[in-house]
Amino acid sequence: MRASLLQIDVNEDESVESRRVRVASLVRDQAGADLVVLPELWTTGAFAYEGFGTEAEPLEGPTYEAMAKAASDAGVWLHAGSVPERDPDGPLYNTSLVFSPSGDLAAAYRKIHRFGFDKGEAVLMGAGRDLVTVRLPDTTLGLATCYDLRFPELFRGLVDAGAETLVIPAGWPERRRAHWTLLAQARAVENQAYVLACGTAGTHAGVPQAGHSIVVDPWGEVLAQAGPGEEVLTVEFDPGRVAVTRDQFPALKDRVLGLDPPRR
Ligand SMILES: O=C(O)CCC(=O)C(=O)O
Repeated sequence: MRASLLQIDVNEDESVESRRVRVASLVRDQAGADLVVLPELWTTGAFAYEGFGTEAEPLEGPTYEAMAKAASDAGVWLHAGSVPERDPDGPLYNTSLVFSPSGDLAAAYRKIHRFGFDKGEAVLMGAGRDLVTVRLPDTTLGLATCYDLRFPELFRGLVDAGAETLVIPAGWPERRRAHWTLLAQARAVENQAYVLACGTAGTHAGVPQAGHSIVVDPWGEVLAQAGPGEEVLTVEFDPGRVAVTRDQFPALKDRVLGLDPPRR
């Protein structure tokens, strides 16, 4: 499979609409790839909290429309990163969209772990509850977003649901770049899965972004890593290696569930 991770520069000098047009064109340029991945909240910026309310879209809003068309024009599976979604009957959500090569919505995933503790996304958005996987011809994707990367139990749930390739759009800050790389490798090793983690470049809301999008194989080896700036990170990988790795080193089969709590 060939995957292209589009590490988009998200900064305030570019309007949301211009960035949407520019990103759609970049997606079209990836014709020939099997899978294209965009970052988290690349329209507004993951830390540009003030924009969440004003830029929030219904699920089938302008970003959905532009990305569905770009996916079908390029003939690729497109993980279109996430958008601030306005649920007409509920709160905002940080929602990832995956489109098939014909431009149909294959999946929507509402981020489960909201970042910000007592501010930002954690107070402005609702939390998703549902694990989401997407079957592609050669692999099954498991979806997670940014801060979710810190919660291994979510990924175990995805693996139990059949995930072989974990796709993680993010707007990860430069300040914690070491965690980004370490956690991406840890999730790959412990789940014996590919990890495709696509972040943003640039600075928005005063928060420099880490860039350094990364692709890790099921043995934990880094297949490719981007630099700090806007970049298209393209990688070829063999989805069959997930089954081979799990067969040759069957640690996932040795899981012990439902342990007893400590005795007092
Ligand atoms: O966990 C982190 O360090 C970054 C998380 C984050 O920026 C996010 O989820 O938007």
